[in-house]
Amino acid sequence: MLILRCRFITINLTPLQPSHFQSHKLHTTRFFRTPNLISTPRITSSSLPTTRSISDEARFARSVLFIPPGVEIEELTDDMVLPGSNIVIGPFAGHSQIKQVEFVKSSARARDCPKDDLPEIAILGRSNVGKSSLINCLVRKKEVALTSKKPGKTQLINHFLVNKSWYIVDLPGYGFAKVSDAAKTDWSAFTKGYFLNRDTLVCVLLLIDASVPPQKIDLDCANWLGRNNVPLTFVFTKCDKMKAAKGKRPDENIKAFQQIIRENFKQHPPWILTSSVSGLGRDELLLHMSQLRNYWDQ
Ligand SMILES: Nc1nc2c(ncn2[C@@H]2O[C@H](COP(=O)(O)OP(=O)(O)OP(=O)(O)O)[C@@H](O)[C@H]2O)c(=O)[nH]1
Ligand SMILES: [Mg+2]
Repeated sequence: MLILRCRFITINLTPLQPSHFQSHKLHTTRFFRTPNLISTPRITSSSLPTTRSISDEARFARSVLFIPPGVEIEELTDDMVLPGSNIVIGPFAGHSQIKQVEFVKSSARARDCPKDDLPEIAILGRSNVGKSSLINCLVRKKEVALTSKKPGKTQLINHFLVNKSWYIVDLPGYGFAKVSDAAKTDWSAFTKGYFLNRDTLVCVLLLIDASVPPQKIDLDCANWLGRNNVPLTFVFTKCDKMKAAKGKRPDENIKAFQQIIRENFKQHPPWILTSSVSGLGRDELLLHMSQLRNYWDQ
């Protein structure tokens, strides 16, 4: 038995038991296909193992946790859940800090993307949701994600090589009102082609603006990814905005969004609260990304 020390916890690293994660991986190079849309009854709190140490409320909270490979639900403890998220950190979490990042290329189609088989994590979301800001915050640089002053203008897949071992991929924003219908259609075909054909795609970070109520276009996007078995993590952005300009507060918006997701998804995908202004969730998100990558690398 190995002991793995990560930033938050010490975990016993035992050999994996055969699990649906592993068997799934035999059929496809992807994993964490939690976003499958609902087709069978969801796990409920009552279907989870009970222990005397946790309350009903805690048990319900567990029913919407994202539990990665290598973690047995009976062994869960509160300190294994990343703060501000439903993400359990498992034995695959490891080195997560970004030491080096370089822009590699912009591609117009999936087949033009880098061909070196390194794992990649793509950033997706509505225009103005904070994609570029999040990338800059993750890599702690101001201008890494070449930002455009005209939102919605970028129509390319941008690859950034991190620590010479994996990619962050900046995708064009969707839902920008001033983009013509023709451009929107092109965007769809082009980005959908990327999701469906990119074998090295480990996970999509779908950014959701917490300062506005749930948006249909975000839910449509999440549902499309779910239907196509594209692994996704919801990243709520702008959580520092304690007061929304109009409407509800971020925590109420997030709750409303999660409620809809719970109704649509068989298992609740991972989600995490972030702010590129305060750095909230940054280290936690990087740790989660490390466990996704490390499992993919197995
Ligand atoms: N308060 C707050 N503002 C943010 C945060 N993240 C981004 N913003 C602001 O939101 C605006 C849009 O941010 P971008 O990072 O350019 O958004 P984007 O998703 O890259 O937009 P496009 O490139 O047009 O698709 C900017 O004015 C940012 O300063 C955040 O966490 N908190
Ligand atoms: Mg941008």
